[in-house]
Amino acid sequence: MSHPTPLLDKIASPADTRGLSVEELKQLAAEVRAETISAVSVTGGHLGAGLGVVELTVALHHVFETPRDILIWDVGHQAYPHKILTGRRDRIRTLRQGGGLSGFTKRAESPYDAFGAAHAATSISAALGFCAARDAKGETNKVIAVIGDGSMSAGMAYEAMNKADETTKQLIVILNDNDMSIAPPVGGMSAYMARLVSSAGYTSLRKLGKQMAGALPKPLQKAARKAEEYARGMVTGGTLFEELGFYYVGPIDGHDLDALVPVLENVRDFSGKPVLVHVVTQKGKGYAPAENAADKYHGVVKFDVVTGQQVKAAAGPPGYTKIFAQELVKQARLDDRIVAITAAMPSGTGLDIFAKEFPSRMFDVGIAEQHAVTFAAGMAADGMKPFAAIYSTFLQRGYDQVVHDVAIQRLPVRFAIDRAGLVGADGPTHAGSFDVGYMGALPGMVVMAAADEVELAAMVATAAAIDDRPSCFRYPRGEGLGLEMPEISQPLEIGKGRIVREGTSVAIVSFGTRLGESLKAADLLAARGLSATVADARFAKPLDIDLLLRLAREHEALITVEEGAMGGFGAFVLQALAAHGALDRGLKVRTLVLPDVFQDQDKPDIMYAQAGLDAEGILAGALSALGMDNVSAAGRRA
Ligand SMILES: Cc1ncc(C[n+]2csc(CCOP(=O)(O)OP(=O)(O)O)c2C)c(N)n1
Ligand SMILES: CC(=O)[C@@H](O)[C@H](O)COP(=O)(O)O
Ligand SMILES: [Mg+2]
Repeated sequence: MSHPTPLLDKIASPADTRGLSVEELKQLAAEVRAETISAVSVTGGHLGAGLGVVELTVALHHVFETPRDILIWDVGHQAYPHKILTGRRDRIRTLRQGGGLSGFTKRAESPYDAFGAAHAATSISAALGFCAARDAKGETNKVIAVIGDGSMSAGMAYEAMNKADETTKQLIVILNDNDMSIAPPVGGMSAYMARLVSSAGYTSLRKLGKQMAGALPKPLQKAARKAEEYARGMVTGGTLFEELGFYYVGPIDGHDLDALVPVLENVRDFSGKPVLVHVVTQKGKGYAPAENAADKYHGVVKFDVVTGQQVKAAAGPPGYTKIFAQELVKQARLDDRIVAITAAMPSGTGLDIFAKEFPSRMFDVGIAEQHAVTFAAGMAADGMKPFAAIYSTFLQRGYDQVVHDVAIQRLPVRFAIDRAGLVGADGPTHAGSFDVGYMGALPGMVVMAAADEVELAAMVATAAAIDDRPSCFRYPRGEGLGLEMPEISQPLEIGKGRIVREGTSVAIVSFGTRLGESLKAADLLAARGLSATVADARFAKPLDIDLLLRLAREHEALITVEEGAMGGFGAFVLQALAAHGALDRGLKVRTLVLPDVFQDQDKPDIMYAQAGLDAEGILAGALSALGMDNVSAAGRRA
């Protein structure tokens, strides 16, 4: 470790911060910042958000009696400084690695992680739950939720604030406003917050601080007067938050510990109403390469601390996300009804590429997946061809909208389901495990999974052509295989799979990018004198029942392979085979799926091997079906 951290070295837990002076807290913050940068430079991860809340983290742990007082971080991607201060500094360089610390808050990891997170805008609801539990038990602890401005675009935040005044008087919401989401924030709420912090507001804040002091409950008067001294000010009244029943406090400079500490102390001692403290911070604060980056170093790979230069991966084939976006652009050139929708992930979904060519046909709705889905449904209902590009894990939040607004009305919304399957370092909260089951359960939905990038492009074309019902196609995080791409792709025949290799004794039916491992498993079987057919199902719905029945007839065993949880492709195949009587004659079947546990983060290859979904696992599944090996896939997983 290159930076000296004499004060931080003495902090074993937040209790050790409580006796520190504000000057010492400033030094501690500087050391925590240096330690965060140093740690993330070797692990990669979410850097900018954490750097923006270093002072806030130090101040919160200094002022509040954590973990007795409940501190809830929204998303949890900004919690690395919090982890450093709460007894996990010795493991901070294991962040996001296999067997290491999670990149988010996680209850199993520490009593200081009061509530686990990773998806946005859950913190206020959870905090209200803690308040209700506290009140029911007659306890007196404080409850604090820290939520970012980007996450404030999500409906859940408002559903929670709508009930805050009724259910509790002792809730503190810290609005951490860095005027950034992953991309620049969008929408009226973001503009509203910007107005609250605008210079016009500041001009009159000093006066307002004085005027409002008398109107505030006693403890807040002190803070309001202090505001004068900060030349920052404090204002209450008239804000949307006030209308919802909060005391609105701010905006205050979230990097100024002279301001933060007294304001938080006053807020801590106040119990009249829920309080919302509007804290203005800078994403990436205190690290020039982050401050100057367009994404403020939201998520980084390993980097050089001195230059900020991120380690360049060896040039590999284009990723699936890029292939999706490039094909969508090609299709959109041919059809001006094609539009694209993202929920705050323009670069993550590749739609920034689409937006370059078709700025007026790309819609970033903010962190608002539910709205994204119904918004797409509205466009489809009026004749457009919407592609809603949403990560598998985040589409979960819009599921009722998929059912109620899209599927029941049979509207041709196309769901581009990115990050399907295991995602690696982000761990179980971000794994795309469930979409095959939850999309495949819906009447009329066409469900596809790409085996490689050529297939993915063909599925984009297929979805563009399907105009009488909803459709979706899934593809993983990461690189494709480097296959040569056609100029433009043509639609696939709906509900038809393909045979990739012909064999005789066992049929391996793959759905998605496990096709490569399935082919390797076929090689391993061949080495044992067993001949395997390998098929790429392409569709989980409608299933290619003719293909499946043929495979069932012609093979002793049939193995399905997918990058998803139980209740997905394998379950659909089993059900179809049973319905057609194909299981009545002794066909041996194994459905290889993700294990029935939430797998912790690691490298995806390792996680797939643990899941029994690598070539060895598929081999084991096939041998177990054929009764030729005692090592079952389930056995390998245990
Ligand atoms: C439901 C959901 N949608 C999308 C995301 C992806 N995501 C993670 S952090 C983030 C930006 C959050 O912005 P903000 O709350 O302002 O926090 P900041 O990073 O600026 O500190 C997004 C879009 C998510 N985690 N959860
Ligand atoms: C915190 C969060 O939800 C995102 O930042 C996510 O980690 C991005 O994942 P990708 O790196 O796969 O885009
Ligand atoms: Mg933000």
